[in-house]
Amino acid sequence: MKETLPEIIQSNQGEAIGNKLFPIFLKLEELKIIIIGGGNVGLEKLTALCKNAPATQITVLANKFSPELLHFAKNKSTILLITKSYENSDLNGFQIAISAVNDSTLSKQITDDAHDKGLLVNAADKPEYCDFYLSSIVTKGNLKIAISTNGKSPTVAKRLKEILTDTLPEEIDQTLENMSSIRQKLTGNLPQKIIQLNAITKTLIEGESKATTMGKSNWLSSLSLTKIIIFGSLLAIFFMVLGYAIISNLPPTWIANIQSYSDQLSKTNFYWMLLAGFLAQLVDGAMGMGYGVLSTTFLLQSGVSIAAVSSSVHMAEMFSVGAAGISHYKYKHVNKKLLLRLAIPGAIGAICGALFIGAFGNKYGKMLRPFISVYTMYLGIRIIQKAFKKRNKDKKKLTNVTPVALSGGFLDAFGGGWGPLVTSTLISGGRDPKYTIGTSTLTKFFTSICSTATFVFVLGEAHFNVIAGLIFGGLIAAPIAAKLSGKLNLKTMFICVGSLVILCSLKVIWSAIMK
Ligand SMILES: C[C@@]1(CC(=O)O)c2cc3[nH]c(cc4nc(cc5[nH]c(cc(n2)[C@H]1CCC(=O)O)[C@@](C)(CC(=O)O)[C@@H]5CCC(=O)O)C(CC(=O)O)=C4CCC(=O)O)c(CCC(=O)O)c3CC(=O)O
Ligand SMILES: NC(=O)C1=CN([C@@H]2O[C@H](COP(=O)(O)OP(=O)(O)OC[C@H]3O[C@@H](n4cnc5c(N)ncnc54)[C@H](O)[C@@H]3O)[C@@H](O)[C@H]2O)C=CC1
Repeated sequence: MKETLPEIIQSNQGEAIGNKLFPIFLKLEELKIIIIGGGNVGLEKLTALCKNAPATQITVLANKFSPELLHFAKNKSTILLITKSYENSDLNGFQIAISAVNDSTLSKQITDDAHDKGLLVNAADKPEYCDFYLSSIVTKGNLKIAISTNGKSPTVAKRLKEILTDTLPEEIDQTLENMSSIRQKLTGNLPQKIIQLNAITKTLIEGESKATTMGKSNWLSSLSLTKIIIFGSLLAIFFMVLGYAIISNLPPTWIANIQSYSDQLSKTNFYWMLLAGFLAQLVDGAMGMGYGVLSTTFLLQSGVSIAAVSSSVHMAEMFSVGAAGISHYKYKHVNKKLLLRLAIPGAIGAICGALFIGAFGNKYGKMLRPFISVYTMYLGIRIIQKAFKKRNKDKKKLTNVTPVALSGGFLDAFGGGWGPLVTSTLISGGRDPKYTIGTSTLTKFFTSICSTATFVFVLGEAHFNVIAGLIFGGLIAAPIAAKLSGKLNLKTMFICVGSLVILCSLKVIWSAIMK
């Protein structure tokens, strides 16, 4: 169906309901602007102007400047500070005035004077005097989104800005660049061009792969992350099986292996593994964490070697975490920038942790066991703490995530703990819980692949009986957990799980001491 130009234009016009402000984007660098008031608000407006239009010549006039403003203006040739009391003639030669004084009579005076002289005015203390409002601004390269709440709640505008900044993909700027070059090359009249451009960008609004429409993008960005994850896990499993086949080498060894598996199966009580997988998945599915800690805690009771416990838990976990990670990604709970910043150190940590366990786990297993239990007991305490901790919303966002991810990946190889360590540290460090849980879960999927691959490839640790028990147990629990999720009181759950982990860990420590 072809649209005509008037139809297209009409379909692009929304009706203003509620907010009747008209947003425009000023070429501020070509205008002359004065701010009256050199306190906190004056500085806030000045910072916003400088950040968005750095070359703008800005005059700030006040009878006293705050030290912060003086510091900000230092060495900036575009800012002129004038220390004096305001008078009418100060507005001469300017086109825009912002009043940020702490005196509403003066603010009214400045507004009236400015209007007499034909200036546009913003009065920070009185929305009703303003000709325009400043907005919360989201910037991604060439893209700029200005948010206004019609003066109802600047704080909500600020929060929306944070949400949009996190959710809008960084590639959007590349998309704009590509569209710009496509736009130059299109031929035909305007209505034909509009139809073509609408068709090219259709997938953007359908939420499909942003990259495929843009022609120029590389093959990786044209694959959706979901496909990459599925492809990646299949590849990882294929290589692990292949790796194991190579390690086992000859057919007679294979047969011997299968025999030793069935021996092991009866020796190491398969049902115990099933129970570990069931409980771990039940709790993790309902609470979003605890799989590693719980299954490790349980398996340590069954007497399986530490390296076997860790390698099996991670391989089994790859499936459950992978599935959870994909759904987080689908619901757009993944912050790609954070994902990258967590995944690299997380993966390095995981590989080092797996190597460490592999090197010392079997030799000094008996000695290590109580230490690992001390660690899982600490994780149990952290889980209980989580039940009581409130998120500190005003705290500055934790930005240096490398050490957290590095140690999280390393320690996770010992008995889980990525969730209780990394996710809770990031959330208590002021990051948004929804995006942190989503991103951290997907990262954990990659670190699990790394530690599992290390266990299987480098160390030859593959214990398919344990893995099978964990996976089957998990499969039975998954639908039950999904039903339970959201219905349970989280605080009680955290306390129960934390206590269970602490009790099991204490049991292992106690029997080590008594021996
Ligand atoms: C009408 C408007 C006129 C204008 O200033 O342009 C206006 C007016 C007022 N703001 C007040 C208070 C606060 N303003 C902020 C923050 C911002 N205020 C901004 C814009 C606007 N503020 C315009 C409407 C925009 C819209 O339509 O939504 C932002 C978006 C842009 C910017 O300033 O650059 C920037 C966020 C920047 C970012 O994204 O980070 C915070 C929060 C904080 O600082 O954390 C607080 C304290 C908490 C609170 O009150 O919500 C008060 C009461 C003063 C008092 O009570 O003493 C008034 C006067 C009144 O409402 O009467
Ligand atoms: N729109 C917004 O985003 C917000 C607006 N406000 C409002 O903004 C106003 C200013 O707040 P702050 O910056 O915190 O106050 P402040 O007390 O820190 O700064 C006031 C500034 O005005 C200057 N000033 C006062 N009288 C003057 C005169 N006659 N001539 C020249 N300069 C003069 C002072 O020297 C000082 O630099 C307040 O009325 C406040 O309610 C507050 C928060 C946010």
